[in-house]
Amino acid sequence: MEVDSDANSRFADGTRNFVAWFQTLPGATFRSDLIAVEDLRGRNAGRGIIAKQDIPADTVLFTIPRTAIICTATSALKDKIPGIFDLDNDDAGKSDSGDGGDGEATSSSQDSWTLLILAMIYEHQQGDASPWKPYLDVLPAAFDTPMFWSPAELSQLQASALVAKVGKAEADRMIQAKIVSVVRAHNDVFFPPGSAHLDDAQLLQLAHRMGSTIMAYAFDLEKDEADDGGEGEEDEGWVEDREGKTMLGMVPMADILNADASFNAHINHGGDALTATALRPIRAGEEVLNYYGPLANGELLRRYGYVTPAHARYDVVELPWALVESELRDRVGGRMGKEGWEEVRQLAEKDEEFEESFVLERSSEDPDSTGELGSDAVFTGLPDELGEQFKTFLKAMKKVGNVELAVQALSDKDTRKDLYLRTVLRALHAREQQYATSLEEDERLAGASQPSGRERMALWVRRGEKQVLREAQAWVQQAINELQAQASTRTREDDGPAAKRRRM
Ligand SMILES: C[S@@+](CC[C@H](N)C(=O)[O-])C[C@H]1O[C@@H](n2cnc3c(N)ncnc32)[C@H](O)[C@@H]1O
Repeated sequence: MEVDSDANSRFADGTRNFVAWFQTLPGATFRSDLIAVEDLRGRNAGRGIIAKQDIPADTVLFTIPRTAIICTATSALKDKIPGIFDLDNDDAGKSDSGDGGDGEATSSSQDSWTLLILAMIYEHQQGDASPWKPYLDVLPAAFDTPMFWSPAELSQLQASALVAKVGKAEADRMIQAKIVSVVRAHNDVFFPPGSAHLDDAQLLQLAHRMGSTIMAYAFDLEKDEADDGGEGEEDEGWVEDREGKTMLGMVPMADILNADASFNAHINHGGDALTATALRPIRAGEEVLNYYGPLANGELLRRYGYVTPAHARYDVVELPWALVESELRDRVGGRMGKEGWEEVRQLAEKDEEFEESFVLERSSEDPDSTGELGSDAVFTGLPDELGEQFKTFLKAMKKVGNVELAVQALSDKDTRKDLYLRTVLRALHAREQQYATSLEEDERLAGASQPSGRERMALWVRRGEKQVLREAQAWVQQAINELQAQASTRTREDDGPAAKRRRM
């Protein structure tokens, strides 16, 4: 009990110190008469910003001077080890790290993502000496992104393609090559006197924490939105000048805003400062919400560690080509044999556009300029690329030859379309079977046991994917029915005059 109240008061102190620190920043503004940073842990949303009174549209809620952003241009790390910040130098990192032992420039060369991880580790290690200390204190130390889930928790995602995207091993490799190597080569910079030394396992953990923080909190720093004509002018070092990419930065206060698919605030990127503005009237007690984009709940979970009902409209499901191919083979590839089929696959794979899997999604209108969503998202068709790949495959089958009559007859467009739709329908059904529970069981689980935390989020992701699969199947079935109806109308029309002729 006491532990809880201690934790609560630490949380409240963290918020107070952060807001007070923010207000002292030169050039910062914060409408404390209109908004407050509040404890939203009761609804699993950490801290967030709530309207204290009714706020009219277009009100500026707070302003963040660019000098307050943590990025490679502002962190003192760039003066301590300038070599690694030279992104145009392909040997960056390797040459500066001084070890250069493996002679492999690309494995240790940096990008804006890895440099920000290094800058965040540096600032963290500075402790009280970091100008961002009160801000760093309110950033999370633990995450709900699947990167940190146990195998048992991950298994709740069942057949979701998200499981393959977690990428823990890949992240470990990147951290070893680009973060640990640099920190170890500059222990004096990263471990100032008085700071605790970290062993490799602790450093790996800290790098993961900073990587996850950046993933969920950092902003792509755009150029001034009003400055449209300035293309080509790479000024002030705010814009990473390679390939027109923007610079990543941690933006205090802007990242205290939570976000949803329906939102009411926007961060404008100005020349000297970023401003948070109300997009529409916000009522007292309402949460001020930003927008992360039209993300499926699976992607929201992967990047940010949460899901919301409003993001379900953007849910997607992946249909592996292997399932379509296997159904096609069952239908028409019977006489081709293993080798013939292998030949077909090799031919088809020569196509540059060949895809291993296809994303099925609904059509959805963008939110309007005030952040509100309009009509429901609807499944309106299979991806064109899937149809193209199916055609490529049929052509390859004809070339290889020795196929059943069904394929020989494929010169007829409707027969081909019918074969396509029926094959995909069966593949969609097979895809649904890959999940350990049915959509109906998931609905029941969501209603009856009302799971919480990671279990709830996994349930939402897999249920959302199954819903898209069901809608896709209904759409394909409808397309088959329409094709059949057209065919029987044509048959009747063909029969009509012929019958008359016979009578004559
Ligand atoms: C940019 S931060 C927002 C501030 C954050 N709530 C905090 O306490 O630091 C993004 C993180 O906030 C949480 N978050 C954002 N929007 C949310 C929402 N609508 N519901 C629940 N959590 C949300 C997620 O954990 C996400 O990774």
